[in-house]
Parts: sequence; C-alpha cells; structure tokens
Amino acid sequence: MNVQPQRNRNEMGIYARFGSVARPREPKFEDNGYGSVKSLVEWLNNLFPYLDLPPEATEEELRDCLIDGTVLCSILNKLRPGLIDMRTSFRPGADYLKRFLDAMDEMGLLRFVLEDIQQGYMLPVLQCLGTLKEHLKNSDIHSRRRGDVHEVELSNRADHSQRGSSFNSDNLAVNGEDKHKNPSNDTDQQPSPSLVPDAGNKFSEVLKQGLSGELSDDNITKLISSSSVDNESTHMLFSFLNQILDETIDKKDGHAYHMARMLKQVVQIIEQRVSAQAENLKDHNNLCRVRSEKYQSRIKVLETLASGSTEEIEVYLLQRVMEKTEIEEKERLKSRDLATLNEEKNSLGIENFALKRELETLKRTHEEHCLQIETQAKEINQALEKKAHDLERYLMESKKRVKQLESFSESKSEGWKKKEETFRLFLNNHQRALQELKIAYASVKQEVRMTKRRYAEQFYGLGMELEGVVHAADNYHSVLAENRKLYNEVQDLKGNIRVYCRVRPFLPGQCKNLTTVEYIGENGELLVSNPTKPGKDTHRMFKFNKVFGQAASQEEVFLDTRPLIRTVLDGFNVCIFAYGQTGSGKTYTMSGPNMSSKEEDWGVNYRALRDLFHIAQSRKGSMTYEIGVQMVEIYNEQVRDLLTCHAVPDASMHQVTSTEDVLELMNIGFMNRAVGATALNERSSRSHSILTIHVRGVDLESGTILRGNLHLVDLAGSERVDRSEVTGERLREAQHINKSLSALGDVIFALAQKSQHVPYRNSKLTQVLQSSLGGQAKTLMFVQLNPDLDSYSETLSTLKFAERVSGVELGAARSNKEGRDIRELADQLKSML
Ligand SMILES: Nc1ncnc2c1ncn2[C@@H]1O[C@H](COP(=O)(O)OP(=O)(O)OP(=O)(O)O)[C@@H](O)[C@H]1O
Repeated sequence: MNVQPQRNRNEMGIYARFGSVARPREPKFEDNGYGSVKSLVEWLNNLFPYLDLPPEATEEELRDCLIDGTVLCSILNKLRPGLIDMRTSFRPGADYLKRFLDAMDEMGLLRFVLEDIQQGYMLPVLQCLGTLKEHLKNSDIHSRRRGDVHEVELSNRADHSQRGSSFNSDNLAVNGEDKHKNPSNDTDQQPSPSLVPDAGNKFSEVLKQGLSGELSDDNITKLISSSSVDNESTHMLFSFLNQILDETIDKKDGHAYHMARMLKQVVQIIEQRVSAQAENLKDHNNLCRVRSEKYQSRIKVLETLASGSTEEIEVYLLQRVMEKTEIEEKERLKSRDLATLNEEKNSLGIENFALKRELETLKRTHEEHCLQIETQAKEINQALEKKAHDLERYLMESKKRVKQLESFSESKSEGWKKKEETFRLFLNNHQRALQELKIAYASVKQEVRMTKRRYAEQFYGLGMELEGVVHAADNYHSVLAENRKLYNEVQDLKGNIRVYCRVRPFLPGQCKNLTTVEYIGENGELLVSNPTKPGKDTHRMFKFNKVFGQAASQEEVFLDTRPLIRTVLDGFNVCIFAYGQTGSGKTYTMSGPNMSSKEEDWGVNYRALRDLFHIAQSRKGSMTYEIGVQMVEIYNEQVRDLLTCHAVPDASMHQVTSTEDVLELMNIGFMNRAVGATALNERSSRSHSILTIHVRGVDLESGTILRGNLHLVDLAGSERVDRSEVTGERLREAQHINKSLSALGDVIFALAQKSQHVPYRNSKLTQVLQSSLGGQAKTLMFVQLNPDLDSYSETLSTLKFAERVSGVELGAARSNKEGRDIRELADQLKSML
C-alpha cells in the first residue's frame, strides 16, 4: 500500500494548493503510462540537450535525473528567468528541490512533495513536470507575441528604443492576447514604460505607476486590461489588492480612504475564507489522488487480465500466489523474528527488571544520600544561620561596645583636655613659682654664704674655746683618776675592804623596762629604786669603790682588779669574793659564762692567773716564782677538794707553770663542783667555791722569800631561805649557805669593830678565808646585782650588806717577807729544838 507521506504545510503553501485546484485550465497529466514518460523525456532532452536522456528512460532513470533539483530549477528559470539564483551556495539536492517547491508555491502551480521524489513515488512528479511543460509552452507563445508588440512599439515610438534597450529581451512582457483583443489601442495610445517589464511583474508595475500618478486613467485602464492577471498567483493578486488599498488608505483621501479601509477588511475576510477553502480542497485533492492511484492500479491489473491469455492469467495468478507465498514466508520469518524478538524482549525485560531494580536501589540510595545531604545541608544551614545570628549579635555587641568606647574615649579625651588645661595652668603657676624660687634661692644662697662665713668664724672661735674645754676635761679625767688612785691608796692605807658593784644585764625573756637600777655614777654612786612604788622613800643611793653597769665587759672589770692581784707577787694576801643572790652573775664575773668560753669572756680567775704568769715571767731575771693551785668547795659546811674530788681537811696543792695548766685544773674543778637546779637558777651553785693560788717568790739577789696567796671565792647565793621555796635537802643547803654567809659577815664586822675575838671558826668559809680576811690581807668584794624588779628586795639587802662591808677598815696590809737573816735564825732555832 502506498502511504502518502505527511505533507508539510510550509512545503505546500495555501495559495499553491488553491492555485493547483482553482485554476480551471490547469494542464492535466492524463496519461500515466510509459508513453507519457517518454514524451516528458523527449521534452526535457529538447529543453536541455546536455541531459541526453535515453528516449526509453524509465521513471527511475527520470527520477535520478531530477533528484538533485538542478533540472527542475532550470526549467523554472526558463519559465521565469532569474527566479532561482543557482549561483548561490545552495547544494544540489534537497536544498534545490526545496527552492524549486517554494517557487512553485509562489507561482501557485501544482507540485509534488519532497518525499514523493525521494521515495520514488513519481506520479505527482510526472504531473508536476507535465504542468511545467504546459506553462512553458504557453510562456513561449506569450513571448513570441510580446516580441511582435515590441517591434511595433519600436517602430512607433522614437524614445522607446532607449528605454527598451535598457531591458533584456527576455524580460519584455506584453500580453499578446490582450493586444489582439484591443488592437485599436496599439496605435492611438502612448506606449507606457510599464509595458516594458515582463509578464510576471507587469500587473504590479502597472499598479505602481497608476498609484504614483505617472499614467493617465485611460492608460491605466488599457494596461490593466492588457495585463496578464491570469498569470499572477492568488497570493500576488491579494498582495496587489492589499497594496492598492494600503496606498489608498495612506493617501487619506476622504471617501476613498473609508472605502479602502472597508474594502481592506472585506479582503482580509475573503483571504481567510479562501485560505480555509484551499485547506479543504487540499484534503479533498489528496483523497482523490489516493483513490485515483488505487483505481489506476486496479485498472492496470484488470486491463492486464482482460488483454492477457489464460496462460498469462495463470502466470499472473502464479505470480500472485508466489507473491502471497513470499508475503506469508516474510510474515513467518517476521513472526519468527517476532518470537526471537519476544525472547530477546523477555531477556531484555529481565535485564530491564534487574536494571530497574538496580535503578530503584540506586534511586533509593540516591534519595537517601540526597536526604542525608539535605539533612546535612539543613544542619549546616542551621549552624550557619546560628553562626550568622551569633555573628550578627556579636557585631551588634561590638558596635555597642565601639559606641561605648567612643563615648568613653570622648569623655576621657574631654577629661584629658581639662586635665591638660589644669596642668598647663599648674605648670604656669609652677614656672612662676620656680622663677620666684630661683630669685629667692639666689638671695638665700647669698645669705647662706654670709651665714656660713659667719658660722665659720664662730666655729673657729668655738673650736678654740673647745680646745680649752677638752684640755680642761683631760685635766679633769687625770685629776679624777688621780683622785681615785689617791682614794684607793688611802683605802689601802686604811686597810678598807674594797667593794666593786656589778649590775648584770637583763637576760633574754626579762622585761627591760622595769629595772631597779636608776643611776650609776662615775665615782661609785648607785641609785636604786622600786619603779612600782613611786615616791621619795623608794630611792636609795649607795656609794662603793666602783660600780660596773650592765654594759661593762670582763676586761673592764679585770682592769680595775689587776693592781690588787699583782700585789700577790709582792707577798700580799689577797681575797676576792663575789657576793650576791642566785643568778646575779657571781660565777660570770669570777670565771666567765662557761668553761669553754672564749678568751674575751674569761672571768677574773683566768685573767688573774694569766697575769701572774706574765709578771712572773717578766721578773724572771730578779725573781723566781713557784705557783701552786688549790680548789675547794664548801658544801653543807664540808670542804671538798675539787681537784681530787675527795673530802679532805687540807686541800691538795697543784703546782702550775703555765696558764694551760691552770685551765686544765680549773676545768677539773668545775666539773667536780656540785651543781643542782633550783627554782631561781638552773646553774645555781649551792656551794662556795674557793680557788686559792699560792705564790712563793725568791729574790735572786737578796734571797728574800715572798709568800702571797690569792683567794678567788665564788660564794653561794645569798638569798633568803623562804625565797628559794625549797624544802628538805635543798632547805638544808640553803640554811648552811645562809649560816656561812652570816659567819662571813660576822667576821667582817668583828674586824671592822676591831674586836678582840673574830669568829673565824663559826663556819668553814671563814676558817678557809681566815688568812685573807683581816690582818695583812687585801680584800675585794664584787657585789653582784640582778636589775630585775622581782629581785628588788634582794638587791636592796645585798647592797645594804655591801655598804656595811665597804666601811670596814682592816688596817694596812703587810707583805709576807722573810729576810735571809730571819730565815737563817729560824733555821738555827729549828735545829736547836
Ligand atoms: N655581766 C654579765 N654579762 C652577761 N651575762 C651575765 C653577766 N652576769 C651574769 N650573767 C649571766 O647570768 C646568769 C647567772 O649568772 P651566774 O651563774 O654567774 O650567777 P650566780 O650568781 O653565779 O648564780 P649562783 O649563785 O646560782 O651560782 C648566767 O647565765 C650568766 O651567764
């Protein structure tokens, strides 16, 4: 079955269709047989000899000749020269064919569609060729007629040659038919230039010229009547009409204008209706053509059958059967292919299913992924929004802060400005003040210089005066020393017991503010008072040979003792004892703070012995000395030899030759000394310790023997029993101590009163010291004081005792010298007895 390809509306064109149907004298391709093709081939060979088509050319060969469109376009150019520009870049083939078909539409001629020739459906092509053949034939007739008219015009119009020469002879268009119809007009009418153009443009030219007013109305009428309106396509005719109407409207010429507008509307409506009719006719035409093709093939078959013999019919039928068989075979193959295709389809279906599933899985995964991404995107978005929000807030806060800072800095800068102003004023004031000060300074400087000079003069005068005072002071001191020396000598001469008072410094932990010692004078005055009981009666002044204050060093104390000690080497007996309450510093003064004390802390006994050795050494040339040491302790009225650690009636004598010997012995002695604790002093000794140094000197020249001894006594504490708050053994100790001290006092006072009986035997102490108390001995007592307020009453009683002792005159001391004569006499007396 021949399927008519769907025709493109553009390819068809409405006027082409209208033209192909509406034209009553449309040449009809009546003969579709082989012979018709032959006539067309012949025509084409005549038209284009170079084609050289075989006279018996088939439709297929003809198709091959026409398929590139060149021949068809050339035919049209023959019909209307220059209609299709074949020099342009259109490619032969579909492009040329399309141009050809468009041109056919423009001309309103019957044509085929592109698919007809491309698919070998040649009937419409052959009909189209037939139409063209007819038109070209008519055109040739017109051309020949135009050629005649042209010759007449050339002979009649002198100026026509110029105009005519400007046109190609092919372009000359004179409607020969019209000329024949109106022969009278050819001679009496002025030939118009609008007659010159070819037939296709003539009518439009006539209209143009008519509208421009170049031609008279008669000429226009003539030309219109002679123009070939028949040859114009419907499209052209409508376009002419519209042009005329447009130009009439443009002129706006009263009645004509309105009429033209009305006509234009009418024309538009007619145009639309014609278009619609053309569409209907086209469909109808197609239908007719299909039917005609069908009938023609049937006719052909019937003709063949009618004209053929039985054999031919059989052949035909056989052919038909074969064709049918072939068709069936084809259908069988087709069904087999179909089965295969179905199988493939099934497998493809499975595959497709699998792919679909995969696709769905992928889709799901993709969707999940998308969802995840969306969720993430949302989260990120939220986070970003939050961040943006935070940032905005931060920005706002920052702005606020910046504003605050700005206002703060403004207020600050204002403050600074004010301060600057104040400071500037202050600076100015200061500068002024400075200036004034400078001036004042200069005057003060001057004054100071003068004052300085004045002072220098005064200083000089004062210096001079001071020199005199210093001199006087020196004199005073020397006078004072002299006085003391003299006083001591008087004391010596009188045989007075010397009393040195020493005030112990406050110990760590004692309150230094409350002291009982108020004043210490240079001449041995001592003022004591009770600060808790203010009043006249509480002050007591005492006077001794010397008072050492709290700051007095061991050296100072010894310096005043030294002359007395030296007399031992001259044969005098010397007794130095320390008296005072427990803890008042007796041992400190006599021995030092402890046994291993430094040399500067040494007490009187070490220093005395060192001094004796030095002097003995210095007198080596004239005197030889033997020094012996005894050390005893009297404890509970018992004498104990500290150097042998035995209780003996006579203490052992130890010869010493150097200070080191003495130190060694004394250390032994101290180690053996009984020391016990009491409430008042942990180191309180409850015994009297007596270090006795015996000196025997021989004058090398005279042979005189000197004997002297030095008693260094560290008495036990002098406090009252009840103060010691002790009982039992300790009480007995205290009682013995008190008794011995009382005995010492009794001896001293008996000596002072020059009594016949001196009670030496009342105590062991007085017995041991007998040789150094009274008679020819020199005695020194250190009265030790504790400045503490608590010890006020003890201090007072101690001082009272010391005062009484200091008033005791023992008489002038005498040296123990044994002359050689006396000794010889004594030796003789001994030998006589
Ligand atoms: N002049 C002084 N300088 C510094 N310390 C001192 C002085 N006199 C005494 N002391 C100190 O005071 C304390 C008591 O002194 P010390 O033992 O000599 O007293 P005391 O009278 O001998 O006592 P006791 O009767 O118990 O033997 C000691 O610690 C001693 O070192």
